[in-house]
Amino acid sequence: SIPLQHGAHRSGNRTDADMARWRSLRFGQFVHWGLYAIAGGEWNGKIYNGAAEWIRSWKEMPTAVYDQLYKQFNPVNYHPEQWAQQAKDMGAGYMIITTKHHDGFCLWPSKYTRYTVAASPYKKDIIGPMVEAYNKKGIDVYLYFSIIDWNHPDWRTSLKTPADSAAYKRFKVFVKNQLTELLVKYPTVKGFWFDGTWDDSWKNDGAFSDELEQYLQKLHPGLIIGSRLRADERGARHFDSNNHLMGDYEQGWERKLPEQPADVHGNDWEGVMTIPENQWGYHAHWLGHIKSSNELIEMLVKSTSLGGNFVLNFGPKADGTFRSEEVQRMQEIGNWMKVNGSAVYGASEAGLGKPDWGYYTRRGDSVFMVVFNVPVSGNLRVKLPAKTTLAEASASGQPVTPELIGKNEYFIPVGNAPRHAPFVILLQTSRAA
Ligand SMILES: C[C@@H]1N[C@@H](C#Cc2ccccc2)[C@H](O)[C@@H]1O
Repeated sequence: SIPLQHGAHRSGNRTDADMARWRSLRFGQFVHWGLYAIAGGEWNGKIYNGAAEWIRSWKEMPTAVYDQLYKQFNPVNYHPEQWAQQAKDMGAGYMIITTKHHDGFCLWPSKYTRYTVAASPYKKDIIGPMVEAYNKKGIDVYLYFSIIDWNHPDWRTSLKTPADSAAYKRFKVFVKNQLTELLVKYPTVKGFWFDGTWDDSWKNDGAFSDELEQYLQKLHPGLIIGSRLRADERGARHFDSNNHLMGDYEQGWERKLPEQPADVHGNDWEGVMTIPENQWGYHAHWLGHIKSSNELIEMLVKSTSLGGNFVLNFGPKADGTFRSEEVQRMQEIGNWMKVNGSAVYGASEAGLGKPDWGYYTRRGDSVFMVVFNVPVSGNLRVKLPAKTTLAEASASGQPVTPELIGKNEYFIPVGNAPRHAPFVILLQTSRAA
C-alpha cells in the first residue's frame, strides 16, 4: 500500500455512541435555503434550467444582480417551530441545514464576513432558532457548509500564482474561523455536512483538510463528518489512495443510491435525494419527474436494507414557507412511517439478499419484509439461512401463517394486505447458537 500521512486514519466504521445514534436514525431532512430562493430559478422572465441554488452561475443572470439579492431577504413567514414539527411528523430523526451554500451568504450573523443575514432586512439569526426548534422536537441538527464561497475575495478554484496561494491561505483561515464560530454558537449540533470540495485549490491541500477535521473533532468530540471534506496528499477524495474511506461515512451518494451491498463495502453511508430531478434550493418551475411519496419511501427502505441513511431534501420559498408538493410528501411519508417506521429506525441490512417483492431489513432477531411488489400468486417467497428458524409472522400486529415449502423456505400469504401502498410483514426469527 502507498504510505500516506493524510489518508484514512481508521479502518472500519466508528463504534461510538454518537455514530450509533446517527446510524439508528436512518431518515433525515435536508433543507436548502438561501438567497437563491428569492430568484426561485428564474430571472428577467427567463427560466433557469439548472439547479436553483446554482443560478448565480447562469450567464443570463448578472452576478452583480444576484449579489444584491440579500437586500430582499426577509422571510416574514419563517417559523422554525413549524418547520421542526412538520419534520417530526414526517419521521425525520435528523436535519441538515445549509448555513452557507456556494454563494457565500451566511444564514447566521458571522463576524468574519458582512455577507450575512445581519446585513439583510431580516437582520436576525436564522440558524440559532432553527437548531433550538428542531432539538426541542428531539431532532438532531447537522450543519451543511460549502467550502466553495463565490462571495469571498480570497476563494480560488485553483492556485496559479503566488498571489493566488497567499489569498487562498487567508481563505483557509476564514474557513476555520467560521467553522469554529458555528460550533461555539450552536454547540448542540452533531456534525458538519461539507460540500464544494472538488476544486483543485482544496483537493491539492490534503494536509489542511486532514488537520481541519482533527481540529474540529478535538473542539467538538464526537462530531460526525462525512467523506466529502477531505482529500489525501495525492488529491484522492472520499477514498484515499489505498481505497480506504476517509471521514465517518461515505457521503458520495447524491441523487443516487447503491444497488447492492458490494457497492458500499460494509461502510456507513448516507444518500441525499431531491424530490424533483435536480433541485435543492427553491425553484418556481419543477421540470421533469417529481418523485411520489411511494417512490421516496422505497428509496428510504432500500437505503435501510443496504445499511445506510436516507436524507430527503426540501427547498423552502424565500418567505419561509414550503411549497405544497413538499408539504404533501412530508405528510404522506410521515403517515407511512407512523405505522411502519419500526422497519427503518434502528434497522439495517438483513443479509437475506434482495427478494423480488421488495426489501428485507433487520433489527436483532426481527426481520422486516417491506413489500412493494405483490406477486400474482399472492405468496411472498422467503428463504432463511440454515441456522435461522421462523418463530412467528405478523402483519400490522395480526398473525400470518407461513407455509413451509422447502428447507427453511416459506410462502408468506399477503392475504388482504393493501395493494396501494407498501406494507410490512414482521418475521420473528431465532438463530441457533
Ligand atoms: C448537496 C448538493 N450538492 C451541490 C452540488 C453540486 C454539483 C456541482 C457540480 C456538478 C454536480 C453537482 C448542490 O447544489 C447541493 O447543495
